Amino acid sequence: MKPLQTDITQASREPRPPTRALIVSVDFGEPEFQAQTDEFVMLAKGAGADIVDILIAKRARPDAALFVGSGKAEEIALAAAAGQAELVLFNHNLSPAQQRNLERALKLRVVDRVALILDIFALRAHSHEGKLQVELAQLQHLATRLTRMWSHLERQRGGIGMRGPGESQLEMDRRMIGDKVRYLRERLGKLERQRQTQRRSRARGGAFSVSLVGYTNAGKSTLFNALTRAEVYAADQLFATLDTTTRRIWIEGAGSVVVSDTVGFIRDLPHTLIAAFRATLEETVHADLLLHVVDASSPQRDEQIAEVDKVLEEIGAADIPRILVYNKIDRSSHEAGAERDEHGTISRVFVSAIERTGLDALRGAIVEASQADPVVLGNNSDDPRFRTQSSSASSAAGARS
Ligand SMILES: Nc1nc2c(ncn2[C@@H]2O[C@H](COP(=O)(O)OP(=O)(O)OP(=O)(O)O)[C@@H](O)[C@H]2O)c(=O)[nH]1
Ligand SMILES: [Mg+2]
Repeated sequence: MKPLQTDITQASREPRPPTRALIVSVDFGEPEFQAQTDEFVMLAKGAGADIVDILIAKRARPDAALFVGSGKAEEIALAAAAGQAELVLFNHNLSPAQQRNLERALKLRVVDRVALILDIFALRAHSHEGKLQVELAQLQHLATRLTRMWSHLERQRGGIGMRGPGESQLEMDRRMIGDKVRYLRERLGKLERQRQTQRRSRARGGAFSVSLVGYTNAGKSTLFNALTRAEVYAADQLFATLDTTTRRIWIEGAGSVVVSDTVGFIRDLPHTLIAAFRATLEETVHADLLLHVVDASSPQRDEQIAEVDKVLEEIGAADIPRILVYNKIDRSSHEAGAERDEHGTISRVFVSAIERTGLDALRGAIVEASQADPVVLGNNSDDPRFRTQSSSASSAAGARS
């Protein structure tokens, strides 16, 4: 007999009925426009949208009030009505005013790119910590909208003499959001401290730590499973992974190695999300080596590499030794194996996580990195013990002269 579903949180985790959605994507002349629109369609499907139509507009710059022109807005309204859309998804980040004006003009709910990504994260978060992080990011996104909506109203009403119940409602909303944000931060802070303790005890064990990072859908989880024989969820969808999973493996020559699979990155990742996921990304920030997994078969792979580099910089992981792992070579023209840079250090490894080719070369690269970069010293590149042989030799020579 099936139990009755009375638990709301349980029910909200059930697959949602698809929402009929119209997509709007505006071409500002960037070369990546088509790829970015395709990616957005995949995000929309990942959030459970049933896409009724995709409208493309061309503009030099966004309209301040509506993002698109008023003629385009009418076209959107007609297409939405024809397709019986319940929702309009914008492949862009809208200002609170643009969102509000569009909702008024279209008489439909409008969701922008940040809100859509937050929605997918909410759908996919499984761990307690992951759920708290997403909730925090959502509240922060909402809070900026409430504040700005309020200042807009204030201007409109002229302030003095016009203050009424509307104001106190907004103030109450704001206070409640503020309280909740503080509460979530405290809880997350506690979890972060627990994590640090765990990491310290692992570090005492002297294991070399490796973190898999990369653009969403690059194949990080599949590679993690291939390396560790784990069974982490991997799927052809954006943001399949939200929680960091860590496994300890033994690699001959490197000894005990701690490997972490992490959340994927995406172009223009919302800042609120990066901030909220700081604790999860700590594993990455403190790793001894980053394996930057790249979808070698994607025409966008170079832009994706640049986006990941940008996020790594933002979270303070730019100085960690890094190896590019070109994955999915079964679908590209690369050969399995490793490639060295001009210093003789392995810089790129070519693998297929699915066909499990190139994994020995990858393990070899991890061994070399672990020998070049002793764990016990951490990964502080300012530490003189960390300089490469040649640079410490030349600085010693400089001191003598
Ligand atoms: N052809 C091919 N497909 C692969 C390979 N590795 C992974 N995939 C596929 O790529 C898709 C994404 O794989 P995941 O391992 O979930 O990717 P991820 O980087 O963990 O993605 P997120 O967790 O969403 O950021 C899945 O459909 C995998 O089956 C590979 O070597 N070759
Ligand atoms: Mg994954």
